[in-house]
Amino acid sequence: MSNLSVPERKQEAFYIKINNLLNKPDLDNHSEALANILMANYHILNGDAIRAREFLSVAQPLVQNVDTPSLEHQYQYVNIFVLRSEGDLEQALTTSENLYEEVKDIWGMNKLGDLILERAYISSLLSLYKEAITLLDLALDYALESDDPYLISETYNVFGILYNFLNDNQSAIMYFEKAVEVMEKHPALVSNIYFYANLGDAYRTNKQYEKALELTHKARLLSIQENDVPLQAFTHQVEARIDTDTEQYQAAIEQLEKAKALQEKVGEKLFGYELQTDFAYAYLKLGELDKAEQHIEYAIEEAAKVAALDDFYLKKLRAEISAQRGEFEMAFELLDESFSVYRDTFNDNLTYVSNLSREQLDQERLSFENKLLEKENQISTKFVEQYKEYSTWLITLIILLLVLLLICCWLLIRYRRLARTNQEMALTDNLTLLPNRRQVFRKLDNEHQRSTLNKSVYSLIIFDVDHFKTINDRFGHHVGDKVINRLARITRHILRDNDTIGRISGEEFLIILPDTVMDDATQIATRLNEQFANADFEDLAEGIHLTASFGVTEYTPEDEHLDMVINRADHLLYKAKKEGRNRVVSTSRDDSSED
Ligand SMILES: Nc1nc2c(ncn2[C@@H]2O[C@H](COP(=O)(O)OP(=O)(O)OP(=O)(O)O)[C@@H](O)[C@H]2O)c(=O)[nH]1
Repeated sequence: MSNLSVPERKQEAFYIKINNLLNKPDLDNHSEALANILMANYHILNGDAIRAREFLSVAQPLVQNVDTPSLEHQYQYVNIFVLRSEGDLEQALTTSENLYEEVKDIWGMNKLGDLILERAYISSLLSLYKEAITLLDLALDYALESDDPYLISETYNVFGILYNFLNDNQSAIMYFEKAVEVMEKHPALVSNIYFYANLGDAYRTNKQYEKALELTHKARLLSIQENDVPLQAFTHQVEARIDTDTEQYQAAIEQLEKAKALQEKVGEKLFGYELQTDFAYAYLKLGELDKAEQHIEYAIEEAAKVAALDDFYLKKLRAEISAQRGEFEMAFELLDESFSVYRDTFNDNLTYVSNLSREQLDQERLSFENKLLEKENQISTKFVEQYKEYSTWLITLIILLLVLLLICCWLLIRYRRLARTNQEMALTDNLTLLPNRRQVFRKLDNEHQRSTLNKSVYSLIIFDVDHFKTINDRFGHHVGDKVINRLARITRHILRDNDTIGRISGEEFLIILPDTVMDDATQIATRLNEQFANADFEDLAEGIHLTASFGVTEYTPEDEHLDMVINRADHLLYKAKKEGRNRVVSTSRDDSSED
Protein backbone atom coordinates (compact mmCIF):
# COMPACT_ATOMS: atom_id res chain seq x y z
CA MET A 1 0.00 0.00 0.00
CA SER A 2 2.85 2.38 0.80
CA ASN A 3 4.10 1.96 -2.74
CA LEU A 4 1.21 4.01 -4.03
CA SER A 5 2.06 7.28 -5.74
CA VAL A 6 1.46 10.56 -3.93
CA PRO A 7 -1.70 11.43 -5.92
CA GLU A 8 -3.13 7.99 -5.23
CA ARG A 9 -2.61 8.45 -1.49
CA LYS A 10 -4.74 11.49 -1.67
CA GLN A 11 -7.76 9.67 -3.12
CA GLU A 12 -10.95 8.82 -1.23
CA ALA A 13 -10.47 5.13 -2.12
CA PHE A 14 -7.17 5.15 -0.28
CA TYR A 15 -8.84 6.63 2.75
CA ILE A 16 -11.50 3.92 2.77
CA LYS A 17 -8.90 1.19 2.54
CA ILE A 18 -6.87 2.56 5.45
CA ASN A 19 -9.97 3.16 7.47
CA ASN A 20 -11.04 -0.46 6.99
CA LEU A 21 -7.61 -1.55 8.04
CA LEU A 22 -7.78 0.55 11.19
CA ASN A 23 -11.13 -0.97 12.08
CA LYS A 24 -9.76 -4.50 12.08
CA PRO A 25 -9.82 -5.87 15.66
CA ASP A 26 -6.63 -7.94 15.63
CA LEU A 27 -4.31 -5.29 14.25
CA ASP A 28 -0.65 -5.58 15.30
CA ASN A 29 1.31 -2.52 16.44
CA HIS A 30 3.28 -2.19 13.23
CA SER A 31 0.18 -2.19 11.01
CA GLU A 32 -1.69 0.13 13.35
CA ALA A 33 1.23 2.58 13.37
CA LEU A 34 1.51 2.44 9.59
CA ALA A 35 -2.23 2.87 9.10
CA ASN A 36 -2.22 5.95 11.32
CA ILE A 37 0.78 7.40 9.48
CA LEU A 38 -0.93 6.83 6.12
CA MET A 39 -4.11 8.37 7.48
CA ALA A 40 -2.08 11.44 8.53
CA ASN A 41 -0.55 11.45 5.05
CA TYR A 42 -4.01 11.37 3.49
CA HIS A 43 -5.17 14.33 5.57
CA ILE A 44 -2.07 16.44 5.07
CA LEU A 45 -2.26 15.84 1.31
CA ASN A 46 -5.81 17.11 1.55
CA GLY A 47 -4.65 20.14 3.52
CA ASP A 48 -6.05 19.24 6.94
CA ALA A 49 -3.11 19.74 9.32
CA ILE A 50 -5.24 19.38 12.45
CA ARG A 51 -6.50 15.89 11.63
CA ALA A 52 -3.10 14.88 10.25
CA ARG A 53 -1.48 15.78 13.58
CA GLU A 54 -4.14 13.76 15.44
CA PHE A 55 -3.24 10.58 13.52
CA LEU A 56 0.50 11.23 13.91
CA SER A 57 0.01 11.57 17.66
CA VAL A 58 -1.65 8.15 17.77
CA ALA A 59 1.13 6.70 15.60
CA GLN A 60 4.06 8.13 17.56
CA PRO A 61 4.07 5.80 20.66
CA LEU A 62 3.37 2.80 18.40
CA VAL A 63 6.34 3.68 16.17
CA GLN A 64 8.61 3.91 19.20
CA ASN A 65 7.27 0.63 20.47
CA VAL A 66 7.80 -1.25 17.21
CA ASP A 67 11.21 0.38 16.61
CA THR A 68 11.55 -0.39 12.92
CA PRO A 69 13.64 2.09 10.86
CA SER A 70 11.37 2.00 7.81
CA LEU A 71 8.34 2.80 9.98
CA GLU A 72 10.25 5.59 11.72
CA HIS A 73 11.19 6.96 8.28
CA GLN A 74 7.57 6.90 7.15
CA TYR A 75 6.56 8.70 10.32
CA GLN A 76 9.19 11.42 9.92
CA TYR A 77 8.37 11.86 6.23
CA VAL A 78 4.71 12.68 6.94
CA ASN A 79 5.73 14.70 10.01
CA ILE A 80 7.74 17.08 7.81
CA PHE A 81 4.65 18.06 5.81
CA VAL A 82 2.55 18.45 8.94
CA LEU A 83 5.23 20.54 10.68
CA ARG A 84 5.46 22.78 7.63
CA SER A 85 1.68 23.28 7.56
CA GLU A 86 1.72 24.00 11.26
CA GLY A 87 4.25 26.71 10.54
CA ASP A 88 7.19 25.10 12.37
CA LEU A 89 9.58 25.62 9.46
CA GLU A 90 12.85 25.25 11.38
CA GLN A 91 11.78 21.89 12.82
CA ALA A 92 10.48 20.76 9.43
CA LEU A 93 13.83 21.61 7.82
CA THR A 94 15.91 19.80 10.45
CA THR A 95 13.66 16.75 10.26
CA SER A 96 13.91 16.63 6.48
CA GLU A 97 17.72 17.00 6.58
CA ASN A 98 18.06 14.16 9.12
CA LEU A 99 15.64 11.92 7.27
CA TYR A 100 17.45 12.44 3.96
CA GLU A 101 20.75 11.36 5.55
CA GLU A 102 19.12 8.15 6.76
CA VAL A 103 17.21 7.18 3.62
CA LYS A 104 19.36 8.46 0.76
CA ASP A 105 20.75 4.98 0.11
CA ILE A 106 17.52 3.14 0.81
CA TRP A 107 14.66 5.01 -0.85
CA GLY A 108 13.84 5.07 -4.55
CA MET A 109 14.55 8.05 -6.78
CA ASN A 110 11.04 9.45 -6.79
CA LYS A 111 10.65 9.31 -3.00
CA LEU A 112 14.06 10.90 -2.49
CA GLY A 113 13.17 13.55 -5.06
CA ASP A 114 9.93 14.22 -3.17
CA LEU A 115 11.84 14.64 0.11
CA ILE A 116 14.42 16.97 -1.44
CA LEU A 117 11.65 18.97 -3.09
CA GLU A 118 9.93 19.47 0.26
CA ARG A 119 13.26 20.60 1.73
CA ALA A 120 13.71 23.05 -1.14
CA TYR A 121 10.22 24.41 -0.54
CA ILE A 122 10.83 24.86 3.20
CA SER A 123 14.20 26.52 2.47
CA SER A 124 12.62 29.02 0.14
CA LEU A 125 9.92 29.78 2.75
CA LEU A 126 12.77 30.48 5.16
CA SER A 127 14.35 32.83 2.56
CA LEU A 128 17.30 30.42 2.12
CA TYR A 129 17.13 30.90 -1.62
CA LYS A 130 20.63 29.68 -2.48
CA GLU A 131 20.04 26.34 -0.76
CA ALA A 132 16.60 26.13 -2.29
CA ILE A 133 17.96 26.47 -5.83
CA THR A 134 20.61 23.77 -5.24
CA LEU A 135 18.01 21.44 -3.74
CA LEU A 136 15.59 22.11 -6.59
CA ASP A 137 18.25 21.24 -9.13
CA LEU A 138 18.83 17.97 -7.25
CA ALA A 139 15.10 17.29 -7.02
CA LEU A 140 14.72 17.87 -10.74
CA ASP A 141 17.53 15.39 -11.40
CA TYR A 142 15.75 12.75 -9.28
CA ALA A 143 12.44 13.55 -10.95
CA LEU A 144 13.74 13.35 -14.52
CA GLU A 145 15.73 10.23 -13.77
CA SER A 146 12.76 8.49 -12.23
CA ASP A 147 10.57 9.93 -14.98
CA ASP A 148 7.87 10.69 -12.42
CA PRO A 149 5.49 13.29 -13.91
CA TYR A 150 4.13 14.13 -10.42
CA LEU A 151 7.57 14.93 -9.14
CA ILE A 152 8.58 16.77 -12.33
CA SER A 153 5.53 19.01 -12.23
CA GLU A 154 5.86 19.59 -8.46
CA THR A 155 9.51 20.55 -8.90
CA TYR A 156 8.60 23.06 -11.61
CA ASN A 157 5.91 24.39 -9.30
CA VAL A 158 8.36 24.96 -6.44
CA PHE A 159 10.77 26.62 -8.92
CA GLY A 160 7.90 28.96 -9.78
CA ILE A 161 7.23 29.68 -6.12
CA LEU A 162 10.88 30.42 -5.53
CA TYR A 163 11.12 32.85 -8.44
CA ASN A 164 7.97 34.44 -7.20
CA PHE A 165 9.68 35.08 -3.86
CA LEU A 166 12.64 36.50 -5.77
CA ASN A 167 10.31 38.92 -7.55
CA ASP A 168 11.16 37.36 -10.88
CA ASN A 169 7.69 37.19 -12.29
CA GLN A 170 8.65 36.12 -15.79
CA SER A 171 10.63 33.07 -14.57
CA ALA A 172 7.83 32.24 -12.14
CA ILE A 173 5.25 32.23 -14.94
CA MET A 174 7.51 30.09 -17.10
CA TYR A 175 7.92 27.39 -14.38
CA PHE A 176 4.24 27.42 -13.36
CA GLU A 177 3.26 27.01 -17.02
CA LYS A 178 5.66 24.06 -17.28
CA ALA A 179 4.13 22.51 -14.17
CA VAL A 180 0.62 22.89 -15.57
CA GLU A 181 1.70 21.51 -18.91
CA VAL A 182 3.12 18.31 -17.37
CA MET A 183 0.10 17.95 -15.12
CA GLU A 184 -2.39 18.33 -17.94
CA LYS A 185 -0.62 15.59 -19.91
CA HIS A 186 -1.31 13.24 -16.98
CA PRO A 187 -4.93 13.56 -15.87
CA ALA A 188 -4.21 11.38 -12.85
CA LEU A 189 -2.23 14.17 -11.26
CA VAL A 190 -5.31 15.97 -9.94
CA SER A 191 -3.58 16.65 -6.63
CA ASN A 192 -1.41 19.21 -8.34
CA ILE A 193 -4.24 21.69 -8.75
CA TYR A 194 -2.21 24.20 -6.68
CA PHE A 195 -0.42 24.91 -9.95
CA TYR A 196 -3.47 26.62 -11.41
CA ALA A 197 -3.75 28.96 -8.43
CA ASN A 198 -0.01 29.66 -8.43
CA LEU A 199 -0.01 30.37 -12.15
CA GLY A 200 -3.12 32.51 -11.70
CA ASP A 201 -1.34 34.59 -9.05
CA ALA A 202 1.73 34.92 -11.29
CA TYR A 203 -0.45 36.14 -14.18
CA ARG A 204 -2.00 38.63 -11.77
CA THR A 205 1.44 40.00 -10.92
CA ASN A 206 1.95 40.34 -14.67
CA LYS A 207 -1.36 42.26 -14.89
CA GLN A 208 -3.03 39.50 -16.98
CA TYR A 209 -6.15 39.68 -14.88
CA GLU A 210 -8.57 37.74 -17.11
CA LYS A 211 -6.26 34.75 -17.36
CA ALA A 212 -5.52 35.06 -13.65
CA LEU A 213 -9.20 34.98 -12.72
CA GLU A 214 -9.93 32.07 -15.05
CA LEU A 215 -7.20 29.91 -13.50
CA THR A 216 -8.15 30.91 -9.98
CA HIS A 217 -11.78 29.88 -10.53
CA LYS A 218 -10.64 26.62 -12.08
CA ALA A 219 -8.46 25.93 -9.03
CA ARG A 220 -11.37 26.84 -6.72
CA LEU A 221 -13.71 24.41 -8.42
CA LEU A 222 -11.18 21.59 -8.21
CA SER A 223 -10.32 22.42 -4.60
CA ILE A 224 -14.00 22.10 -3.66
CA GLN A 225 -14.25 18.79 -5.54
CA GLU A 226 -11.12 17.54 -3.82
CA ASN A 227 -12.14 19.07 -0.51
CA ASP A 228 -8.74 20.79 -0.33
CA VAL A 229 -9.51 23.58 2.12
CA PRO A 230 -6.09 25.37 2.16
CA LEU A 231 -6.11 25.54 -1.62
CA GLN A 232 -9.66 26.83 -1.56
CA ALA A 233 -8.48 29.52 0.88
CA PHE A 234 -5.58 30.33 -1.40
CA THR A 235 -7.89 30.81 -4.40
CA HIS A 236 -9.87 33.39 -2.42
CA GLN A 237 -6.63 35.07 -1.50
CA VAL A 238 -5.52 35.27 -5.15
CA GLU A 239 -8.94 36.58 -6.14
CA ALA A 240 -8.64 39.22 -3.41
CA ARG A 241 -5.30 40.28 -4.86
CA ILE A 242 -6.86 40.55 -8.31
CA ASP A 243 -9.67 42.66 -6.80
CA THR A 244 -7.17 44.91 -5.03
CA ASP A 245 -5.12 45.35 -8.20
CA THR A 246 -8.27 46.25 -10.11
CA GLU A 247 -9.35 48.68 -7.39
CA GLN A 248 -12.27 46.64 -6.03
CA TYR A 249 -11.13 46.92 -2.46
CA GLN A 250 -14.36 46.05 -0.67
CA ALA A 251 -14.70 42.87 -2.73
CA ALA A 252 -11.07 42.08 -1.94
CA ILE A 253 -11.70 42.30 1.78
CA GLU A 254 -14.69 39.97 1.47
CA GLN A 255 -12.51 37.43 -0.36
CA LEU A 256 -9.82 37.73 2.29
CA GLU A 257 -12.37 37.12 5.05
CA LYS A 258 -13.41 33.90 3.27
CA ALA A 259 -9.79 32.80 2.95
CA LYS A 260 -9.19 33.50 6.62
CA ALA A 261 -12.20 31.47 7.74
CA LEU A 262 -11.09 28.51 5.60
CA GLN A 263 -7.49 28.63 6.85
CA GLU A 264 -8.67 28.68 10.44
CA LYS A 265 -10.95 25.71 9.79
CA VAL A 266 -8.00 23.38 9.00
CA GLY A 267 -5.32 24.98 11.19
CA GLU A 268 -3.31 26.20 8.22
CA LYS A 269 -0.83 28.66 9.73
CA LEU A 270 1.78 28.94 7.03
CA PHE A 271 -0.06 31.55 4.99
CA GLY A 272 -1.68 33.52 7.80
CA TYR A 273 1.09 36.08 7.50
CA GLU A 274 0.53 36.60 3.78
CA LEU A 275 -3.19 36.88 4.33
CA GLN A 276 -2.81 39.62 6.95
CA THR A 277 -0.41 41.48 4.66
CA ASP A 278 -3.02 41.32 1.90
CA PHE A 279 -5.63 42.67 4.33
CA ALA A 280 -3.30 45.54 5.24
CA TYR A 281 -2.70 46.40 1.59
CA ALA A 282 -6.42 46.36 0.73
CA TYR A 283 -7.26 48.57 3.72
CA LEU A 284 -4.43 50.92 2.80
CA LYS A 285 -5.89 51.26 -0.67
CA LEU A 286 -9.33 51.83 0.86
CA GLY A 287 -7.80 54.67 2.86
CA GLU A 288 -8.59 52.98 6.18
CA LEU A 289 -5.13 53.55 7.56
CA ASP A 290 -5.78 52.51 11.16
CA LYS A 291 -7.11 49.15 10.01
CA ALA A 292 -4.18 48.76 7.63
CA GLU A 293 -1.76 49.32 10.49
CA GLN A 294 -3.68 46.90 12.68
CA HIS A 295 -3.33 44.16 10.03
CA ILE A 296 0.38 44.87 9.72
CA GLU A 297 0.57 44.13 13.44
CA TYR A 298 -1.37 40.89 12.90
CA ALA A 299 0.94 40.02 10.00
CA ILE A 300 3.97 40.45 12.25
CA GLU A 301 2.32 38.19 14.86
CA GLU A 302 1.54 35.55 12.23
CA ALA A 303 5.05 35.79 10.80
CA ALA A 304 6.51 35.21 14.26
CA LYS A 305 4.60 31.90 14.40
CA VAL A 306 6.27 30.60 11.24
CA ALA A 307 9.65 32.31 11.57
CA ALA A 308 9.24 34.04 8.26
CA LEU A 309 8.90 37.78 7.85
CA ASP A 310 8.88 39.71 4.64
CA ASP A 311 10.07 42.88 6.33
CA PHE A 312 10.80 44.46 2.98
CA TYR A 313 7.17 44.41 1.92
CA LEU A 314 5.78 45.31 5.34
CA LYS A 315 8.06 48.32 5.65
CA LYS A 316 7.03 49.41 2.18
CA LEU A 317 3.39 49.17 3.23
CA ARG A 318 4.09 51.17 6.35
CA ALA A 319 5.91 53.77 4.25
CA GLU A 320 2.79 54.14 2.13
CA ILE A 321 0.59 54.45 5.20
CA SER A 322 2.88 57.16 6.60
CA ALA A 323 2.79 58.98 3.27
CA GLN A 324 -1.00 58.90 3.27
CA ARG A 325 -0.97 60.32 6.76
CA GLY A 326 1.28 63.13 5.48
CA GLU A 327 4.23 61.97 7.59
CA PHE A 328 6.74 62.14 4.79
CA GLU A 329 9.90 62.06 6.81
CA MET A 330 8.76 58.78 8.32
CA ALA A 331 7.69 57.50 4.89
CA PHE A 332 11.11 58.12 3.35
CA GLU A 333 12.83 56.58 6.34
CA LEU A 334 10.70 53.42 6.07
CA LEU A 335 11.23 53.27 2.34
CA ASP A 336 14.99 53.41 2.85
CA GLU A 337 14.80 50.72 5.51
CA SER A 338 12.57 48.62 3.26
CA PHE A 339 15.02 48.63 0.37
CA SER A 340 18.00 48.01 2.58
CA VAL A 341 16.18 45.00 4.04
CA TYR A 342 15.54 43.89 0.48
CA ARG A 343 19.23 44.13 -0.34
CA ASP A 344 20.25 42.30 2.84
CA THR A 345 17.84 39.46 2.11
CA PHE A 346 18.43 39.18 -1.58
CA ASN A 347 22.04 40.20 -2.00
CA ASP A 348 23.31 36.65 -2.01
CA ASN A 349 20.55 35.57 -4.30
CA LEU A 350 20.52 38.37 -6.81
CA THR A 351 22.41 36.21 -9.29
CA TYR A 352 19.27 34.08 -9.52
CA VAL A 353 17.02 36.99 -10.28
CA SER A 354 16.69 38.07 -13.86
CA ASN A 355 17.79 41.55 -14.87
CA LEU A 356 14.22 42.30 -15.80
CA SER A 357 13.08 41.65 -12.26
CA ARG A 358 15.81 43.84 -10.84
CA GLU A 359 14.92 46.62 -13.24
CA GLN A 360 11.30 46.23 -12.23
CA LEU A 361 12.26 46.62 -8.60
CA ASP A 362 14.32 49.72 -9.24
CA GLN A 363 11.48 51.13 -11.29
CA GLU A 364 9.07 50.31 -8.53
CA ARG A 365 11.17 52.15 -6.00
CA LEU A 366 11.61 55.12 -8.31
CA SER A 367 7.90 55.42 -9.01
CA PHE A 368 7.13 55.01 -5.31
CA GLU A 369 9.55 57.77 -4.44
CA ASN A 370 8.13 59.99 -7.16
CA LYS A 371 4.65 59.33 -5.87
CA LEU A 372 5.79 60.31 -2.39
CA LEU A 373 7.48 63.48 -3.64
CA GLU A 374 4.45 64.45 -5.67
CA LYS A 375 2.20 63.96 -2.69
CA GLU A 376 4.56 65.85 -0.43
CA ASN A 377 4.57 68.75 -2.92
CA GLN A 378 0.80 68.73 -3.14
CA ILE A 379 0.49 68.84 0.60
CA SER A 380 3.13 71.52 1.07
CA THR A 381 1.51 73.70 -1.63
CA LYS A 382 -1.79 73.26 0.14
CA PHE A 383 -0.11 74.09 3.41
CA VAL A 384 1.46 77.24 1.98
CA GLU A 385 -1.91 78.34 0.58
CA GLN A 386 -3.58 77.66 3.89
CA TYR A 387 -0.78 79.48 5.68
CA LYS A 388 -1.24 82.48 3.36
CA GLU A 389 -4.97 82.48 4.01
CA TYR A 390 -4.44 82.22 7.75
CA SER A 391 -1.85 84.99 7.78
CA THR A 392 -4.19 87.31 5.82
CA TRP A 393 -6.87 86.61 8.39
CA LEU A 394 -4.41 87.12 11.19
CA ILE A 395 -3.16 90.44 9.81
CA THR A 396 -6.75 91.65 9.34
CA LEU A 397 -7.53 90.61 12.89
CA ILE A 398 -4.45 92.36 14.26
CA ILE A 399 -5.33 95.57 12.34
CA LEU A 400 -8.89 95.42 13.66
CA LEU A 401 -7.62 94.92 17.18
CA LEU A 402 -5.22 97.87 16.79
CA VAL A 403 -8.02 100.08 15.50
CA LEU A 404 -10.17 98.96 18.40
CA LEU A 405 -7.33 99.70 20.79
CA LEU A 406 -6.85 103.17 19.27
CA ILE A 407 -10.57 103.89 19.58
CA CYS A 408 -10.48 102.75 23.20
CA CYS A 409 -7.44 104.97 23.92
CA TRP A 410 -9.12 107.93 22.24
CA LEU A 411 -12.33 107.37 24.19
CA LEU A 412 -10.35 107.05 27.41
CA ILE A 413 -8.44 110.28 26.77
CA ARG A 414 -11.68 112.07 25.92
CA TYR A 415 -13.38 110.69 28.98
CA ARG A 416 -10.49 111.78 31.21
CA ARG A 417 -10.46 115.24 29.66
CA LEU A 418 -14.21 115.53 30.10
CA ALA A 419 -13.96 114.33 33.66
CA ARG A 420 -11.21 116.84 34.37
CA THR A 421 -13.21 119.65 32.73
CA ASN A 422 -16.27 118.63 34.73
CA GLN A 423 -14.23 118.61 37.87
CA GLU A 424 -12.70 121.97 37.03
CA MET A 425 -16.11 123.35 36.16
CA ALA A 426 -17.49 122.13 39.43
CA LEU A 427 -14.76 124.06 41.24
CA THR A 428 -14.62 127.14 38.98
CA ASP A 429 -16.75 130.22 38.86
CA ASN A 430 -18.31 130.50 35.44
CA LEU A 431 -18.11 134.26 35.15
CA THR A 432 -14.60 135.02 36.36
CA LEU A 433 -13.01 131.58 35.90
CA LEU A 434 -11.66 131.99 39.44
CA PRO A 435 -12.06 129.22 42.03
CA ASN A 436 -15.67 129.22 43.23
CA ARG A 437 -16.84 129.36 46.79
CA ARG A 438 -16.43 125.62 47.37
CA GLN A 439 -12.96 125.52 45.94
CA VAL A 440 -11.68 128.61 47.67
CA PHE A 441 -12.94 127.39 51.05
CA ARG A 442 -11.28 124.02 50.42
CA LYS A 443 -7.99 125.80 49.69
CA LEU A 444 -8.46 127.95 52.74
CA ASP A 445 -8.96 124.84 54.85
CA ASN A 446 -5.71 123.38 53.48
CA GLU A 447 -3.83 126.57 54.18
CA HIS A 448 -5.24 126.71 57.69
CA GLN A 449 -4.12 123.15 58.43
CA ARG A 450 -0.70 123.75 56.90
CA SER A 451 -0.15 126.90 58.99
CA THR A 452 -1.35 125.18 62.16
CA LEU A 453 1.03 122.32 61.50
CA ASN A 454 4.00 124.46 60.47
CA LYS A 455 3.25 127.15 62.97
CA SER A 456 3.37 129.60 60.08
CA VAL A 457 1.05 132.49 59.31
CA TYR A 458 -1.42 133.45 56.60
CA SER A 459 -3.77 136.35 56.05
CA LEU A 460 -7.28 136.51 54.73
CA ILE A 461 -9.03 139.32 52.87
CA ILE A 462 -12.73 139.38 52.11
CA PHE A 463 -13.95 142.26 49.99
CA ASP A 464 -17.30 143.31 48.61
CA VAL A 465 -17.98 145.91 45.88
CA ASP A 466 -19.80 148.96 47.21
CA HIS A 467 -23.27 149.68 45.92
CA PHE A 468 -22.99 147.24 43.15
CA LYS A 469 -26.75 147.16 42.87
CA THR A 470 -26.67 150.71 41.41
CA ILE A 471 -24.28 149.61 38.67
CA ASN A 472 -26.64 146.83 37.73
CA ASP A 473 -29.55 149.16 37.91
CA ARG A 474 -27.90 151.90 35.88
CA PHE A 475 -26.02 149.95 33.27
CA GLY A 476 -27.71 146.64 33.16
CA HIS A 477 -26.85 143.20 34.48
CA HIS A 478 -24.56 142.32 31.60
CA VAL A 479 -22.37 145.38 32.29
CA GLY A 480 -22.40 144.38 35.97
CA ASP A 481 -21.06 140.97 34.93
CA LYS A 482 -18.23 142.52 32.94
CA VAL A 483 -17.34 144.78 35.83
CA ILE A 484 -17.12 141.78 38.19
CA ASN A 485 -14.94 140.04 35.65
CA ARG A 486 -12.59 142.99 35.34
CA LEU A 487 -12.28 143.35 39.11
CA ALA A 488 -11.30 139.67 39.24
CA ARG A 489 -8.60 140.28 36.61
CA ILE A 490 -7.23 143.35 38.41
CA THR A 491 -7.06 141.42 41.66
CA ARG A 492 -5.38 138.41 40.10
CA HIS A 493 -2.85 140.70 38.52
CA ILE A 494 -1.84 142.27 41.81
CA LEU A 495 -1.52 138.99 43.73
CA ARG A 496 1.45 136.59 43.83
CA ASP A 497 1.28 133.21 42.14
CA ASN A 498 0.82 131.33 45.36
CA ASP A 499 -1.95 133.64 46.58
CA THR A 500 -5.48 132.50 45.92
CA ILE A 501 -8.52 134.56 45.05
CA GLY A 502 -11.98 133.11 44.75
CA ARG A 503 -15.46 134.50 44.20
CA ILE A 504 -17.60 133.55 47.18
CA SER A 505 -20.86 135.30 46.17
CA GLY A 506 -22.20 137.86 43.68
CA GLU A 507 -19.75 140.71 44.15
CA GLU A 508 -17.88 139.32 47.15
CA PHE A 509 -14.35 137.84 46.89
CA LEU A 510 -11.98 136.03 49.26
CA ILE A 511 -8.18 136.21 49.09
CA ILE A 512 -5.77 133.81 50.83
CA LEU A 513 -2.25 135.10 51.34
CA PRO A 514 0.08 132.33 52.58
CA ASP A 515 3.08 133.32 54.74
CA THR A 516 1.81 136.88 54.89
CA VAL A 517 1.39 138.94 58.04
CA MET A 518 -1.58 141.19 58.39
CA ASP A 519 0.29 144.44 57.80
CA ASP A 520 1.33 143.23 54.38
CA ALA A 521 -2.17 141.98 53.73
CA THR A 522 -3.62 145.35 54.69
CA GLN A 523 -1.24 147.00 52.25
CA ILE A 524 -2.35 144.69 49.50
CA ALA A 525 -6.01 145.41 50.26
CA THR A 526 -5.38 149.11 50.25
CA ARG A 527 -3.57 148.87 46.93
CA LEU A 528 -6.42 146.87 45.52
CA ASN A 529 -8.98 149.42 46.57
CA GLU A 530 -6.90 152.17 44.93
CA GLN A 531 -6.69 150.09 41.73
CA PHE A 532 -10.49 149.61 41.77
CA ALA A 533 -11.09 153.29 42.31
CA ASN A 534 -8.71 154.27 39.50
CA ALA A 535 -9.79 151.55 37.11
CA ASP A 536 -11.10 152.61 33.73
CA PHE A 537 -14.48 151.13 32.89
CA GLU A 538 -15.29 153.59 30.09
CA ASP A 539 -15.18 150.89 27.45
CA LEU A 540 -18.06 149.15 29.25
CA ALA A 541 -20.24 152.15 30.02
CA GLU A 542 -19.83 155.80 30.62
CA GLY A 543 -19.43 157.03 34.19
CA ILE A 544 -18.71 153.83 36.06
CA HIS A 545 -16.74 154.37 39.21
CA LEU A 546 -16.50 152.03 42.06
CA THR A 547 -14.90 151.24 45.33
CA ALA A 548 -14.95 148.25 47.63
CA SER A 549 -14.92 147.46 51.34
CA PHE A 550 -12.23 145.11 52.76
CA GLY A 551 -12.05 143.01 55.88
CA VAL A 552 -8.46 141.88 56.56
CA THR A 553 -7.33 139.47 59.23
CA GLU A 554 -4.43 137.21 60.11
CA TYR A 555 -4.41 133.64 61.36
CA THR A 556 -3.16 133.29 64.94
CA PRO A 557 -2.39 130.08 66.82
CA GLU A 558 -5.43 130.77 68.97
CA ASP A 559 -7.63 130.24 65.90
CA GLU A 560 -8.36 126.63 66.55
CA HIS A 561 -11.09 126.53 63.92
CA LEU A 562 -11.08 128.02 60.50
CA ASP A 563 -14.53 129.50 61.15
CA MET A 564 -12.96 131.80 63.71
CA VAL A 565 -10.76 133.39 61.02
CA ILE A 566 -13.56 133.62 58.45
CA ASN A 567 -16.02 135.12 60.93
CA ARG A 568 -13.43 137.66 61.95
CA ALA A 569 -12.82 138.71 58.34
CA ASP A 570 -16.57 138.82 57.71
CA HIS A 571 -17.08 140.92 60.74
CA LEU A 572 -14.35 143.37 59.67
CA LEU A 573 -15.94 143.69 56.23
CA TYR A 574 -19.28 144.36 57.80
CA LYS A 575 -17.53 146.97 59.94
CA ALA A 576 -16.00 148.58 56.81
CA LYS A 577 -19.44 148.81 55.21
CA LYS A 578 -20.92 150.21 58.34
CA GLU A 579 -18.23 152.80 58.73
CA GLY A 580 -19.01 154.20 55.29
CA ARG A 581 -17.53 151.79 52.74
CA ASN A 582 -14.50 152.39 50.48
CA ARG A 583 -12.04 151.29 53.16
CA VAL A 584 -9.91 148.56 54.57
CA VAL A 585 -10.61 147.37 58.08
CA SER A 586 -8.15 145.01 59.65
CA THR A 587 -7.50 143.65 63.04
CA SER A 588 -4.24 143.63 64.84
CA ARG A 589 -2.96 140.57 66.65
CA ASP A 590 -4.67 141.90 69.82
CA ASP A 591 -7.79 142.48 67.75
CA SER A 592 -7.74 146.28 68.37
CA SER A 593 -5.99 147.88 65.41
CA GLU A 594 -8.14 149.19 62.63
CA ASP A 595 -7.29 150.91 59.38
N1 LIG B 1 -24.37 141.81 37.21
C1 LIG B 1 -24.34 140.96 38.28
N2 LIG B 1 -24.91 141.35 39.43
C2 LIG B 1 -24.87 140.56 40.52
C3 LIG B 1 -24.28 139.30 40.45
N3 LIG B 1 -24.38 138.71 41.69
C4 LIG B 1 -25.05 139.61 42.47
N4 LIG B 1 -25.34 140.70 41.78
C5 LIG B 1 -26.00 141.85 42.20
O1 LIG B 1 -25.19 142.53 43.15
C6 LIG B 1 -26.06 143.33 43.95
C7 LIG B 1 -25.67 143.25 45.36
O2 LIG B 1 -26.45 144.18 46.03
P1 LIG B 1 -26.45 144.39 47.58
O3 LIG B 1 -26.23 143.04 48.25
O4 LIG B 1 -27.65 145.08 47.97
O5 LIG B 1 -25.22 145.23 47.85
P2 LIG B 1 -24.68 146.55 47.17
O6 LIG B 1 -25.66 147.05 46.20
O7 LIG B 1 -23.35 146.12 46.50
O8 LIG B 1 -24.47 147.44 48.32
P3 LIG B 1 -23.45 147.25 49.48
O9 LIG B 1 -22.84 145.90 49.39
O10 LIG B 1 -24.25 147.37 50.67
O11 LIG B 1 -22.45 148.29 49.24
C8 LIG B 1 -27.48 142.83 43.69
O12 LIG B 1 -28.20 143.78 42.93
C9 LIG B 1 -27.29 141.59 42.87
O13 LIG B 1 -28.31 141.39 41.94
C10 LIG B 1 -23.71 138.87 39.23
O14 LIG B 1 -23.17 137.79 39.08
N5 LIG B 1 -23.76 139.76 38.18
